[in-house]
Amino acid sequence: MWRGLWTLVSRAARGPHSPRLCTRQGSGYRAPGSGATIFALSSGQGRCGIAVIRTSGPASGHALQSLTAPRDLPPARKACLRLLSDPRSGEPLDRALVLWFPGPQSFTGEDCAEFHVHGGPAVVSGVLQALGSVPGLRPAEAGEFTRRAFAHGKLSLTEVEGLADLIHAETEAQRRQALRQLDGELGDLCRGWAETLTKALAHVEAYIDFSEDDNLEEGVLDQGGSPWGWEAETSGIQPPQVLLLSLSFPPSTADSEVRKLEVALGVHLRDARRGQRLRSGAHVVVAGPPNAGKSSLVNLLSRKPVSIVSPEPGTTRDVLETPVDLAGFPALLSDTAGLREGVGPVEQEGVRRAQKRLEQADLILAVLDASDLASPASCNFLDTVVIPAGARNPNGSRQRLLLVLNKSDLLPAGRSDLHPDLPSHLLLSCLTGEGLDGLLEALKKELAALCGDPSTGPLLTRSRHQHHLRGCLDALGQYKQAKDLALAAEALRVARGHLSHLTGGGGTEEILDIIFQDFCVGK
Ligand SMILES: Nc1nc2c(ncn2[C@@H]2O[C@H](COP(=O)(O)OP(=O)(O)OP(=O)(O)O)[C@@H](O)[C@H]2O)c(=O)[nH]1
Ligand SMILES: [K+]
Ligand SMILES: [Mg+2]
Repeated sequence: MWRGLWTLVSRAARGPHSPRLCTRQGSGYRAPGSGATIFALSSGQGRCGIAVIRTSGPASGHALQSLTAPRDLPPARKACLRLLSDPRSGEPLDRALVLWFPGPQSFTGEDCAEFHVHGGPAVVSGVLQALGSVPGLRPAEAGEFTRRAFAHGKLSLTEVEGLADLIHAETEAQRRQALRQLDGELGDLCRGWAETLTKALAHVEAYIDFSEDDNLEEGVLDQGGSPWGWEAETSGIQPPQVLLLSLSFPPSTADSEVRKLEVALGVHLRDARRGQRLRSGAHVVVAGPPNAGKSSLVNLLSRKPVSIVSPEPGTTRDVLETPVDLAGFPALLSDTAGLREGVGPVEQEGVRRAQKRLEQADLILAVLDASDLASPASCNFLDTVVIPAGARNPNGSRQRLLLVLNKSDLLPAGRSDLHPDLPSHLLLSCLTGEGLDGLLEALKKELAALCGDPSTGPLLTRSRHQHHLRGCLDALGQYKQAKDLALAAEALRVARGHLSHLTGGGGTEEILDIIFQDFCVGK
C-alpha cells in the first residue's frame, strides 16, 4: 500500500501515454539529415556591406580551419580577423571576421562557424563554393538551422513560430507579438498548465493505486459520478498517498486548480481571434457607392498606386487586396467595386464579390461622396450597409464600421450640417489630405480593439494553438463527466497531451514541415 509517492508523481509526469513535454533537454525529434554539416548565406541576398555565411554540424571546426589562415580555431564566441582562401587552390577570397561557436552553446546546439565577409556577390559565391569543397559539408535546406535548434531543444515549437513571425514582421505590433512568442511566453504558459495537470493526474493515479491495493469501498471514488467531488475525508479513510500528496497539492486544491485552468484556457481561447489577426492582419474592407473615392482612399492609406482611380463610375471591378501598416497595426486592405444595381454582368459580379468581402470584414471603411449624399446610390448604401452595421447581432456585438465622407473639399466652406440623421462620421478629402490624421487615429483605435495589445494581450497567434487549447478544454470536460477513475486519468492525459503538442512534444512530421517551410535558407 505504501507505494512511494514520488514514484506515483514521476510516473504521472512521464505516464505510459504521456508524450514528453518539450523542455530545454531537446524535443526528442531528430532533424532530417542531421548528421551532415550544413552551410548557407544567412544574411539577405544581393550586394551589401557585410554578408554572413554560417555552418552547423560536426565538421564546422574543420571547415573553419580549412578556409582560414592562421589555421588554428579562434577562441569560442570571439570575433577574429582572418584571411579566407579556397582550400583547393589557396586562392585568397576575402579578409573576414570569423566566429567559432562550439556546441552546445550555439544557436543550433551543434558546432557552428560564422564568416562575416564583404557582401559582394563574387566574394559570397567564392566562400560558398570553398565551403562546398570541404568534405562532409553540404548546402542547407530552408529552415534547416532552426530545425536543428528545435531538435536539440534550443527552441520550443512556439518559439520557432515566434522566430518565423519575427523574420516576417512588417509592423511594430507584429514585431512585439513575435518577440513575446520567441521569448517563450506561450510555451511557459503551456508548461505551467501541463504541470497543473500532472499534479492532478498524480492525485487520480494515487487513488487508482489505493483502490486496487486495498479494495476501497465501492462508490467512494466516484461521488456524484464525478472525480471532482471525491475527497479523502468523505470516505472516512485517509489514504496515505493522498495525505502525502496533499502536502503539495491537496485534493480540494486539485479541484480548484483544474477549474482555474479551465477558466484560463477559456480566456485565451476567446482572445485567439485577436492574436491571429495581429499576426496575419485585420481584414479592412473599403466599400461604398461608385465614384465615392474608395480607390483613392486605398491608395492614400497604402501610399502606393494599388488601384486605378478615374472619374468613370464602375472603375474597380475585382477585389484588390493589399497589406498595409495602419498606425502600427497590420491590415489587409481590400478595395471593392462600387455597390449599385442595374449594371452589366461583369460589374454585377464585382458587386457580388464586394458584398461577399463585406461579410468577412473585421472592419468596414464605408466611403460616401460628401457632396452627393442625397443620391439614390448613397441612400441605398446607408440603408443596406451603414445603418445595419450599427445594430447588435445575435451575439451582442456590432460590426465595426467607420463612416468616411470623402471629397470634403467640394463642400461649401463652413458647412458641417450635412445631414441631420447621418450616423457619426469623419470628413476627409483624398485630394487635399485633409482629415487623414483624424481617420488614422480612428483606425488605430479600431485596430487596437480588433487585434489586442501586442505587449500584454493575446498569446495565441495561430489556429494550431487554438486547436490544441480547445482539445485540452474538451478533455477537461470529459474529465469532469468521467464515471470512473481510469477514464478520468485518461482524460487528463489527453488534456496534457494537447498542451505538449502545442509546444512541440510529440509533434508530427507534417506539422513540423509546415512550420519550418516558413523559413528562408540560412535560418
Ligand atoms: N474633389 C475630390 N475628388 C476626389 C476625391 N477623392 C477622389 N476623387 C475623384 O473621384 C473620382 C472617383 O475616384 P475613385 O477613387 O476612382 O472612386 P471609386 O469609389 O474607387 O470608384 P469606383 O471604383 O468606380 O467605384 C476620381 O476622379 C477621383 O480623382 C476627393 O477627395 N476630392
Ligand atoms: K471611379
Ligand atoms: Mg475604385
